[in-house]
Amino acid sequence: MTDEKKVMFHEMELDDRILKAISQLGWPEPTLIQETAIPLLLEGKDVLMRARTGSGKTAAFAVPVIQKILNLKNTSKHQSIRALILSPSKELCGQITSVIGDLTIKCAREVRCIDISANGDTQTQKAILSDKPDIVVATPSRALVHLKANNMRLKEDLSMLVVDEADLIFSFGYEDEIKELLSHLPKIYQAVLASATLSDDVLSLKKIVLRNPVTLKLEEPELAPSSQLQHYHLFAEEDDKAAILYALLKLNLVRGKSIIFVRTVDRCYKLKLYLEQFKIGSCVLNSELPAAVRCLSVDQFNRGRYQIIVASDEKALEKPDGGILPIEERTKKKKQSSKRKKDKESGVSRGIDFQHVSNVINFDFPLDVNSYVHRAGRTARGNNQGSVLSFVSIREKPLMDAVEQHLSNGFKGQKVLQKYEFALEEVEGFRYRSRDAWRAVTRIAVREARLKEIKQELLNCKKLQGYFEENPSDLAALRRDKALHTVKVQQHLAHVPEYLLPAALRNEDIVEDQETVTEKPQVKKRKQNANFGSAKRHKYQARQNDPLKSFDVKKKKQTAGET
Ligand SMILES: Nc1ncnc2c1ncn2[C@@H]1O[C@H](COP(=O)(O)OP(=O)(O)OP(=O)(O)O)[C@@H](O)[C@H]1O
Repeated sequence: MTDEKKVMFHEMELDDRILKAISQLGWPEPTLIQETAIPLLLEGKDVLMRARTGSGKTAAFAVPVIQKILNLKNTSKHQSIRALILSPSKELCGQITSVIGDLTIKCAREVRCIDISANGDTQTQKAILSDKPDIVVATPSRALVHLKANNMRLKEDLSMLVVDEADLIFSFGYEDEIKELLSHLPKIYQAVLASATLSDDVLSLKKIVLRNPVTLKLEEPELAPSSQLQHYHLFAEEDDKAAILYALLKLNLVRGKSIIFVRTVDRCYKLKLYLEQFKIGSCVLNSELPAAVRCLSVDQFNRGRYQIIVASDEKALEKPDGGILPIEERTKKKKQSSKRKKDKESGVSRGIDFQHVSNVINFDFPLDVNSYVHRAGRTARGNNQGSVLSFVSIREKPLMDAVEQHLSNGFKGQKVLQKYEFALEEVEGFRYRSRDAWRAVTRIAVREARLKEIKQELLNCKKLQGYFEENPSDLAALRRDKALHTVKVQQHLAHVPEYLLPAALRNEDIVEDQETVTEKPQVKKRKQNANFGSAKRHKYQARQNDPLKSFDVKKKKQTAGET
């Protein structure tokens, strides 16, 4: 494939309306998986596509689905559901629908797609399904509910079945649903499985869903190459991790949009409340938030309302003292939690297309290699640049070694995780402030923050509006509680006085409100390698004269003046 000429979108015999939509999306050429899979799917083959996370698998199946529907519409006026796309979580279903929306922007009247993954009102969904949209996107359980209720019939006319994130389907506990669902499909249809890994679960699914498939297992590392995605690590224990994060963000050494991963849901709130004290805004994302709130967080982050999202992707894998459970117990707990309904349709690091993420920061190191890969895959998506910075405590070191070994195998033995030099002693003042702020976020403060969020949800819940009208005193009580603050924000902490800065940065322009910072990727990349250590201090001095840097500072001042 590498020696052959690249096949471009316009050479794939795609409808003009699809080509226009692709051009509007600004995709100059197909990614490798798109280049390989689209022609095979247009030929009508069943395909199992395994390609790394962020490699554009969604469009690789969505484009042929849309093309096939347009072809069918040319030959028949009969309206029916032609494609069923299954994905394990509501967020992922929403994302797929949004990509299809973008790709059908020029043929929205001809190709209609609906997402029925939300546990909303079944009657409303039934009404929408009775219009027979061309494409239905759903979680397996939601699709089955409607199939069993006869709200959608696929036996006669379905021509394509797609199962996205196939490796998660079984681990989310959908095995039985998938098997039952297949009995509602016609004898002949084209099927596609998309997955970032070829696990045993995917191979089992392949046996029951695909017929004589072509298996596309792209010979590429699981993550983007080092020219696109850099990995850094630094050793630090708990208190220091917090101080370093504060310094990195306040000194603009990490810029652009960042996802900060922590181990547990409580730690999401702990970190959010900690950063809040320095006026560093963030939103949280975890599997215990209601789906609507999770979607809102991702949406607000993608639209730039927040520069930082604090996410937890591991569930209940912590010992009560904050330590990490041994591997066997983790596996047991994971199995138990994957069976729990509330976890079933949520996933944070898996598959979510956070857009234009410059940095992934592992505040807590992920508990296994897969988790590292999926977290890292949230940046450097498509053709974008990105970096991963992992904070590693002594007890997390074996986990990091396992990741290093695994990744370096994929990159011909090259060392992948580079050391990020950071001399904490040069920002001692940050450390003092940080220690107080970190301790101020007590367990009670975290619990209250979570409670506050639930109350907020209750207040926003449409279904409860009627109840509140009849019980105004309950509403008043909730409103009173809403004002409850969890950690007192001290205004002076938002500001970084000159004396706190390391000598090398005294003349730097420190931005006080992280929510407004945006930066050119080149500048960010250069800064990521920045080092506070005296041996490399001259690099900082050199940067003072850098035209790109001064342009950026000016631009920032202008923006601040405009707002
Ligand atoms: N041909 C292309 N050129 C540039 N960007 C693209 C192209 N195709 C897709 N993208 C972008 O790449 C990003 C990742 O795409 P997508 O979410 O489909 O990846 P994926 O392989 O499904 O990842 P995951 O396995 O994590 O779900 C998206 O932001 C998308 O807009």
